[in-house]
Amino acid sequence: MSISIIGAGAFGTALAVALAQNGPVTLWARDADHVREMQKTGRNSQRLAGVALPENVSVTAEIGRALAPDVILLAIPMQQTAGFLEQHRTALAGKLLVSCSKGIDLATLRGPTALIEEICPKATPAILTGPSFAADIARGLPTALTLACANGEAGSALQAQLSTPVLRLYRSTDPKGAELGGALKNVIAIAAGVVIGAGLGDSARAALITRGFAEMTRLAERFGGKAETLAGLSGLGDLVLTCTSEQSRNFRFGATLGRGEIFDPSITVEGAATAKAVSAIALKHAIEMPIAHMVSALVDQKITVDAAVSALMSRPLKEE
Ligand SMILES: NC(=O)C1=CN([C@@H]2O[C@H](COP(=O)(O)OP(=O)(O)OC[C@H]3O[C@@H](n4cnc5c(N)ncnc54)[C@H](O)[C@@H]3O)[C@@H](O)[C@H]2O)C=CC1
Ligand SMILES: O=C(CO)COP(=O)(O)O
Repeated sequence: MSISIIGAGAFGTALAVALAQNGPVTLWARDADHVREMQKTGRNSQRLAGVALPENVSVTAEIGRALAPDVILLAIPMQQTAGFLEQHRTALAGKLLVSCSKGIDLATLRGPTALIEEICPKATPAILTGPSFAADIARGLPTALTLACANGEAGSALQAQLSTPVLRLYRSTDPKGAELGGALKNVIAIAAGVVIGAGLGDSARAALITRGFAEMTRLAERFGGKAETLAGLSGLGDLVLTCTSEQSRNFRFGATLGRGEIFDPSITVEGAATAKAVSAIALKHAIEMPIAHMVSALVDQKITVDAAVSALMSRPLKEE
């Protein structure tokens, strides 16, 4: 069974390279010039430099071809997902739609699987998430991810189809917990970057990761996610990776904020919009999320780093 991947960014391209080991993959990009360049050079030098596309990756700008397979991976930024689903909702009916995006839609405050359920009710939503940098996957380094789908049978089929000898998928029937872990870890990673960029030290970062994990679990459980999902690859695993690696764009964005510098706006930083979404959700549902509120305020330049740190440190003393 062939699969297609929507979005030839770093992650969509890396997944295409990895999954080509299992069979033909169609990789769709909306920009015809970019597609022509990839077809001509056999590479995606704009997004994943230095990686050759295998023979059985077929790059196309024809959306009809991309939407023909039964299994479609969505690898576009979270804030673009609703628009894509709305535009193609008829063709997506009956498909297994695997979102690879990490975030919460700011306009609707929904995650990827809820957006799919709302906009494409005849599709089956799933989520592929966990600690994995595109460059690592494309180089064939060993990686373990969570494949979450509420439909156990569909989840098992996807697990088998999307695993490779170096890409090990663990199955879950908790898409809510899995997608919230992936979305929220980016917000905490921005905060971890701020801590390091501002020179506050590794001890402060460890405290932040731990309290950030408590926030992630608190919010996910409120919306039906399971604590054990948050403690797995899609939550804690990805949180640790993203808060400790310079490869992470969210971490680097935070570090830039911490140093008082400007980050390149063309780089995808999912945690920036998601921090605002999480802050809105937390206020609406009275969930204690102090770190997410601070990240949201920092992203909007409503607070300085010094003020954010003293606000977090001066909260009433409490039990852990
Ligand atoms: N890069 C990574 O290491 C990983 C990324 N992800 C997730 O994958 C998602 C995509 O990230 P990246 O590929 O890294 O971003 P990227 O910035 O490298 O690429 C995004 C791609 O999406 C395309 N795009 C944007 N809007 C679109 C639309 N409306 N229709 C079609 N294509 C559109 C852009 O042209 C670009 O090629 C994000 O949610 C990210 O969190 C997940 C795991 C790892
Ligand atoms: O999600 C990722 C790693 O699992 C990629 O993180 P960044 O989007 O911060 O680069």
